[in-house]
This record gives sequence, structure tokens and C-alpha cells, in this order.
Amino acid sequence: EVPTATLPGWVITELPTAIGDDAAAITRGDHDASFLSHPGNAVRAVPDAPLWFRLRFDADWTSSEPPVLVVRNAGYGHVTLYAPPDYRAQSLWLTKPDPQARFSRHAMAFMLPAGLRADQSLYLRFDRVRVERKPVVAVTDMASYQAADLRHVRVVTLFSATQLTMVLVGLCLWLALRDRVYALFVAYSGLQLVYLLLVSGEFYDLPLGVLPDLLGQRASWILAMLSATLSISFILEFCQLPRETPRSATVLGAMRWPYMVALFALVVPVDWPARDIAMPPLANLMLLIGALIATVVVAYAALHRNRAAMFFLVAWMPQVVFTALRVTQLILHLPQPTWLEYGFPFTTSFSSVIVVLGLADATLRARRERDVAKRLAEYDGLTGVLNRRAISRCLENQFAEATALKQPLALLFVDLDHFKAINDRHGHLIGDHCLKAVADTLADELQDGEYFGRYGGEEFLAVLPGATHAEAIATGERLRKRVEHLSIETDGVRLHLTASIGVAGLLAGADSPDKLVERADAALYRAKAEGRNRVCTHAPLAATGRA
Ligand SMILES: Nc1nc2c(ncn2[C@@H]2O[C@H](COP(=O)(O)OP(=O)(O)OP(=O)(O)O)[C@@H](O)[C@H]2O)c(=O)[nH]1
Repeated sequence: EVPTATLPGWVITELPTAIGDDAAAITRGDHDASFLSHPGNAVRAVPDAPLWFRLRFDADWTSSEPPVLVVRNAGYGHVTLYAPPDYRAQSLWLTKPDPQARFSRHAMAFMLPAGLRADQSLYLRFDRVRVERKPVVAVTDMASYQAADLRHVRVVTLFSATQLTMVLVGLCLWLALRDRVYALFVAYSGLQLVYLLLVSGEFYDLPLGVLPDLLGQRASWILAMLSATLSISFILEFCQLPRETPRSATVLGAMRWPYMVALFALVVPVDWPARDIAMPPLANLMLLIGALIATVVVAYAALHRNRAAMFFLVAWMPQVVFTALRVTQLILHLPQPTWLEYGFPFTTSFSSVIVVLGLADATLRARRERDVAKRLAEYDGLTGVLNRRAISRCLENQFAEATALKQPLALLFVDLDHFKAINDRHGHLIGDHCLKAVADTLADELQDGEYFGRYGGEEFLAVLPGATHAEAIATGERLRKRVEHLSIETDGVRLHLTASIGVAGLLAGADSPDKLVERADAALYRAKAEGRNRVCTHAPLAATGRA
């Protein structure tokens, strides 16, 4: 707030509109007698009718700091000051680019001459000042004004920078992940940022500052409607409402229509004075209703354990509360306290931070689900070793590499002996336990770079890249012995198993992974036929000694 406490008193008087608008005559003092006393320092404003005020101090200005005349809440109004000694017109707009700006856009501030005397008048002409805004005129000294202005700039910078950071984070996530939900976040939060800068006035001094000026006061309403429409699309997508709570999603989705109708009414290039008067309260009311519906819908989804909805609720609640307070203040034409003024940028940037956290949380969950799905797709649910598809793919890859590099490759086909008897005697659960124990043991016995998987039932494959015939047989023997010496204790029963193993290696000429499996299977058949609990190689291979 602009400090006024230590200043001399001053009197503001208003010129009846009937006197006219002749600036030269008024500032010469011709109509000084017609100025009527004015209660308080709030300016009565009528759209499109210029109003004249006269200001006088009740004592000379003695401070070495020059006085500053501050006009706040003039919105899109245009204020012109005529001050001594020359009564030259000095105009200020908050909502137009100002290349000579000396202060922030927090208020219109005019520097007055340092030695202003009590008998000198100041004249102020207000143009297009909106009634419900209640512009406030104050006088302060330069040092106090600059200190207050700097505080304001710090606050606006902090909130805008936070919002900008969140928009950039969203943009990076969108570029990396290409998910529509990030694009919607960037769109609505980016528009909120522009809106923040527009209502604080700072946007007008940015490179594109002339653009909103072309649309006048409609610019901020267009932004608000567009951002509200996109934020509903974002909520629907982020909380996955159409899937989780379809009926309330339809209700919330329908709220976008009135916003779009309002948007259309705002952008049609027709001069329609009623629109400028009707739009602020109407748009405020629509935004409030939309915010309340969104809150109810998201709260309902959160009650149904929708995690994204919980995040959004936390992000959204402070903003809804402040929007409600701000709209109430505007509708009741109350003055705006400082905490309410900064409540909007604070809750907006707070909301963006929480939503970005929610987006990160959703990304993390999606990654975990993908990892679980990948595990389920590649690993056998019972034994935890590679499943048939994964070990077959692994064999294909190793086969292609070995063929290309002309290196050996061996395959072991492992099958437990008389496993049916274990199941029949001890039951399927104990059978399962045995399968897991054997798979753990064999996978543990193999070395890095060797692959082990369950081919089906009680059959396993081991892929041994680079293994020669002798090495493959030695590995097969090791595996066979590990199974033979394995003592599985379950439910008080101690079980011993054996395994038969078939060994096959690459053959020169036309070969394939399937043929390799076939040969390993044939070798396994031999091992079974020759009495089980043994390692056999495929016949031609045994003869040539290759693997
Ligand atoms: N517990 C359990 N048993 C399984 C599973 N998959 C296959 N089996 C059983 O494994 C047994 C395989 O039996 P067979 O193919 O007749 O062979 P075997 O009894 O091991 O005899 P040989 O292989 O000739 O030594 C069947 O009883 C299947 O029900 C499984 O996931 N869990």
C-alpha cells in the first residue's frame, strides 16, 4: 500500500461534468470556484465521461524528497496531470507500453515539483475509469514510494519467475515425452502467466506489449476464458476423469461451452459497449462457477482414490478460495486489500508447482508400471528366470551374433527326471517349490554372459555363447551334478531330483535357432533313453567333436 501517514493534509475536489472539458480554462483556474468538495480520496468514475479533480495541500511541501502523486486502481483508465509551474499535460496509462517508465505498473505515479506550495493547485483529468474499480489518489514522498514500488516488483518477479519456471518444466517434459497432458499444462499455465503479467501491467512493457493494447480491456478476459477452457481439458486428462468418473467428467467438460461462447463474444470485432460493461461481472461469475464445479468433481474423484485428483485438489483449493474472495470483493465494490492483491499470483504459482509435482508423480508411476509390465513380459512368474519368449529371443540374438562372428555357440536342454512322480506323490505346490529351487540353483551356477530360461513345464534352456563342445559338456555336467546334490526341504519332506541334459552346438552350413533347439531336444531324448541323470550330445556333433 502507498504510505501517506507522515504527509501534510490535502484536499481533493471534483468539477461537475456540466462545466465541460476545456483543459486550458480549467488549468488556468477559471473554474476553481465550481469545484465541489469530494468525500475521501476515492474517485467517482463514469465510463467515457472525463472527470476533473483539483488537489491542494494544506501546507507547503518542505521535505527534501519531492512529492509523488499516486493513482491506483485506475485499470484501463487514462489519467492526465496538470501541475505547476507550467501546467503542462502529463499523461499516464497503465495499460500501454511506456518507453520512459520510471516505476513499476503497480500504480500511476507522477513526480511533483519539490517546493510545492499550499496555494498551488494540481488538476487531474480521469478518462475511461471504471466505476467498480474505485481509483484511489494518494500523495507520498519519492523515497517511500520507491521503497514500496521495489517491494511490489520483488513480489511480482518472484511469482512470475516461479510460474515461468513451471511452464518451462512442462515444456521440457512435453518435448521429451510428447504426452498431450503436458501440452495442455503448458498452454493453460502459460496463459495464466501472461494473464498475471497483464493484470500487473508488466506485460505492456515486454516486446509484445502492444498486442493486448489492441484488444483493450478485453485482452485479459480473452486470456482468462482461454486459460479456463484449457485448464478444464487439462483436469479431465490429468485426472483421467472420463475413464474414472465419466458422468462428472461430462458435467465438467460441458463447462467449456459457456467459456467458448464468451470467448467468441469477446473476439468478434464489433464495437459493443454493453459487452465491456457486462463482461467483467459475467466472466467473473462464470469463472467462479467453473472453479466450484471443478472442485466438486475433482474432490469426488479424489474420494475414489484418484491420486492425480488428490494432487490437483491441493493445488487448486487455495486458488478457488482466492478467486471466490476476489470475485466477492469486485461484486460488492469493496477496496482490494494487499493480501488479496497478491493472493492471485501466489495461489497461481503455488498451484503450478503442485501440478508439476503431480505430473512428475504420474510419470514416475507410469515408469514403474512399465517396468512391472516389462518384467511380467520377460520373466517366468513361478521361477523368476527368463520365460520361453525371452530365452528364445535371446537364443536368436546370440545365434545371429555367433554366425556373423563365426564363433561357437552351445545350447543345453535341461529336463527334470520323473517330475510327474513328484507332483503325483507330493502335490503340485511342492512340485512348484522344486521347480523354483532347481531354477535358482542352475541360474546361479551359470556365469555372466550365459543365459538361462524356462522353456515350459519342467524344461529349461541354457544358452552358452562362445562355448566349445568340451566346455558345453563340462557346463552340462556341472549343472547335472548341482541338481543331483540338491536337497530340497519343504513341508518337512526332503526331496532329491535328477536332470537329463541334451547338448547341441552350431553346425556348419544352413542352421537356425529352431534347428539348434531340435538337436538339443534330440540329445535330451537320448539322455532319457540311456537311463536319465546324464548329459548327452547330439549324435552328429558327438561324432565330429564340434560345438
Ligand atoms: N508342479 C508343477 N508341475 C508342472 C508344471 N509344469 C509342468 N508340470 C508337470 O511336470 C510333469 C512333466 O511330466 P512328464 O512330461 O510326463 O515327464 P516326467 O514325469 O518328468 O518324466 P521324464 O521327463 O520322462 O523323466 C507333469 O506332471 C506336469 O504336470 C508346473 O508349473 N508346476
